[in-house]
Amino acid sequence: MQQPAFALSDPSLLVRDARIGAHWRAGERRFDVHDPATGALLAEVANLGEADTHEAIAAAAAALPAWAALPAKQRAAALQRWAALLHQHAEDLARLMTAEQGKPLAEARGEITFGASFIEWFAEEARRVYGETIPTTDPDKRYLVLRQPIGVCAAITPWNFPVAMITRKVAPALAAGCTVVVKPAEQTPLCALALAELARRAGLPDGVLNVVTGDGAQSVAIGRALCASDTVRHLSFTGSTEVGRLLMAQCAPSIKKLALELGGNAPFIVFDDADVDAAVEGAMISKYRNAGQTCVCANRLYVQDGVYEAFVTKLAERAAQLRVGNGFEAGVQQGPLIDADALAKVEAHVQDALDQGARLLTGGHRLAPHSYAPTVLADAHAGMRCAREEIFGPVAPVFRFHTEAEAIALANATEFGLASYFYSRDMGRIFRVGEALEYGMVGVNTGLISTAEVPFGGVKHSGLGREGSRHGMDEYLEMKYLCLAGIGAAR
Ligand SMILES: NC(=O)c1ccc[n+]([C@@H]2O[C@H](COP(=O)([O-])OP(=O)(O)OC[C@H]3O[C@@H](n4cnc5c(N)ncnc54)[C@H](O)[C@@H]3O)[C@@H](O)[C@H]2O)c1
Ligand SMILES: O=C[C@H](O)CS(=O)(=O)O
Repeated sequence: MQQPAFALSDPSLLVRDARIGAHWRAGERRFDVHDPATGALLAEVANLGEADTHEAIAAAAAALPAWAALPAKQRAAALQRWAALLHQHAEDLARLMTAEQGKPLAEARGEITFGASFIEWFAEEARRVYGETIPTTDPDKRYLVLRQPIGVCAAITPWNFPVAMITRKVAPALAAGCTVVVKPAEQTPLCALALAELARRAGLPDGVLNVVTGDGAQSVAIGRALCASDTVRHLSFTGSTEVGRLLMAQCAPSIKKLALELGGNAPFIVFDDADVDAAVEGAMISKYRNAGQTCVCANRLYVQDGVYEAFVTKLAERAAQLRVGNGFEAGVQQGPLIDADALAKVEAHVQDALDQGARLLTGGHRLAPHSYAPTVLADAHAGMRCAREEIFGPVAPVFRFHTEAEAIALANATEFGLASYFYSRDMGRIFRVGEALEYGMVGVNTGLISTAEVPFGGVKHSGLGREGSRHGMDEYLEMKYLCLAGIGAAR
């Protein structure tokens, strides 16, 4: 029996088999899950494929009628029990997350709370799926609109938020009366499987939540099966724009409803009238959270002439203070990057910037064994890779600008449109810039914008649809128009 490299209060939350209907599925083969901080083997997890996926879809379809017919109040109660179990087992879930994803325990604990907040929010929204009556134009007819669950749903999720990116999809789907097949990232299946176990303990009926695990190659096969299935009526994907584009094409033959939460390239603009200290703190949160591996991280920092040197100096001082290490160590504020490829990409971005004239103010080097030093680069310009591509690491390239119009033009000069941020204390500027930025989300005088109550999502190549808020339910509901005739006049 494998012994994990970390201790859990409830060892039964370390689940290595996939969840299909009422059963844990070991599969014929297994794939390795490693600790990104040490490279240690954590677990060997079921490596399922196309046939298993079809069985999971069938299990979700079999569970759908009863789950959809359940009064919303009862679905809400089941979700609330699930959320309560996340809180109850938060420490074990956080330890699983730090082990397989690497983020510091404090951040992992925060994600469990964040992930549970989506379940709690949508447990409430479940009871507010209202229909409509429309004033008739014909005395003999009445017009009704029903909103009904779309059916069996699929969710394919990334490694950077192994709990929250799952609950942000599964919670509204279940609240609406749908059933779900989840394919978690191959780097972080353990959190997904622990969520499935807690859902089972919460009394969610078998087949309502299924988790099909696979390595990178099998993920492609699992994805193809989910996309091709006519039983699956909705696909929600969070990940890179490249994969999102592929899945979108694969779903075309089955005309699925899609939700795509894709890549970002967030501008972070600091105007002359900003509170510079506040802007530095906002940049620290936005840039270095999860070692810079979030889709809403500041990717390009634009600072106006008058405060440029003050800002870069203060930011470099703060970044240099971050404690980097193993996420299990007390006081560590930044963990490792997810894998060697991620580390190599960050190194390439920094080298490209330096080769093109960037000024290194702090960092710029690896830290043993799989981490990268929090880095600040001054004198960045639009020709650098870090301006065009998502860095996905703890590197802050700082660009200089002169006018408001120039800042807006620079910020919008990308195919991405997820998150954006700016600091200003001028009310007129706040409205002008907020309205001009081509992004799904704008943080004004803050670097932290994500919460369950708001519509999270992007425009252009950053995706389709919104997650969270009351709008998050819309993804999982279909609108049905009933035209009732024969009303006639009283006899
Ligand atoms: N917009 C958001 O809310 C959001 C949130 C987190 C991450 N992201 C983005 O995700 C990217 C990083 O995450 P990642 O490396 O896990 O992304 P990724 O696209 O490589 O993988 C995401 C998921 O898709 C699966 N996948 C990959 N190729 C597939 C295929 N051909 N068929 C089916 N499934 C496939 C992976 O196994 C994983 O589960 C970044 O671009 C980041 O911006 C966006
Ligand atoms: O990386 C993507 C996440 O959606 C970021 S956040 O935790 O929602 O801010």
